[in-house]
Amino acid sequence: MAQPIISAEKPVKVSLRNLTLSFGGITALKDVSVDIRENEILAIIGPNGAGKTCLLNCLNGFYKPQKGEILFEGRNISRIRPDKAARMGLARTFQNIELFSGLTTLENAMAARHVFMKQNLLTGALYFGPAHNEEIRHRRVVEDIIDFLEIEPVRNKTVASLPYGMRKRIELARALALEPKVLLLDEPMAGMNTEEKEDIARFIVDIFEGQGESYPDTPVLRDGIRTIVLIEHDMGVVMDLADRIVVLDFGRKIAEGTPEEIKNNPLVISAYLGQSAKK
Ligand SMILES: Nc1ncnc2c1ncn2[C@@H]1O[C@H](COP(=O)(O)OP(=O)(O)OP(=O)(O)O)[C@@H](O)[C@H]1O
Repeated sequence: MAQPIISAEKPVKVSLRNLTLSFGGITALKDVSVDIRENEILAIIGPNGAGKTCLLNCLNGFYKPQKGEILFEGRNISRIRPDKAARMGLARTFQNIELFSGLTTLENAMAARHVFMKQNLLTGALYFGPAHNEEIRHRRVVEDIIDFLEIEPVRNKTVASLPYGMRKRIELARALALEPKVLLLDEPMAGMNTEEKEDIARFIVDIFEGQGESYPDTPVLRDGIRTIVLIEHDMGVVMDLADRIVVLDFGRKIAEGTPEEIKNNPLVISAYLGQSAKK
């Protein structure tokens, strides 16, 4: 009897196939293929200008690659709009914080929920019946996220008045409020001190693993987000958190593998040495 083929590989959640992205004469991504899998934290690393942020921008619809395709759960999303990507389950944070600085922590997180709000302007304005119930449900999710990320003390503070590290955390809250299936983090620890970095690293692991019955009514916290993509420059953090690493250099994928494999890869070492030689 034929033996069934058992694959040790984790199922693919998002597949980037042969992406090429150019701006005039600059090729930001050149024929890049990456599979992002379920049950993994995938780190994308590479020297400055390697194309890491461009890859995330293609993934959530900010940039449209000239060549190649992106499949999310098997569906082609290569030309999707960012709001539609968010609704489908792809949420991200930004390298340079992109919050509504005049709004409070709570308002910023609630703003993310508008993607899901079904009520129209009239019922929303009258604020009764379904609109009221919907608001309560959205608020419960957001309050759980605020509690989880320990930002309760600043929930009613205007974002502009808060220190940088706290604003980065609120950006994470806003991404979680979208209850994504895939979380894309663009340098979530940039500019932070060691203690702040450790806090964010712990949150990332907790988000990935899920918090079970601590948050029974908020599935994104209860069950976790089982696919996380992380762009990060701090190699210690990357080696600790990532299950797999993809390395870009000058818009090309030069390596892919476990932290151990990447650490010893001569192409990766020379890409990074090349960068420090230029400094
Ligand atoms: N909107 C744009 N217009 C023109 N060029 C762009 C644009 N966005 C990115 N680029 C260029 O594409 C290349 C890759 O940029 P990208 O921001 O993806 O790099 P990165 O790996 O994220 O770098 P860093 O680590 O410094 O953030 C760079 O040369 C950058 O200048």
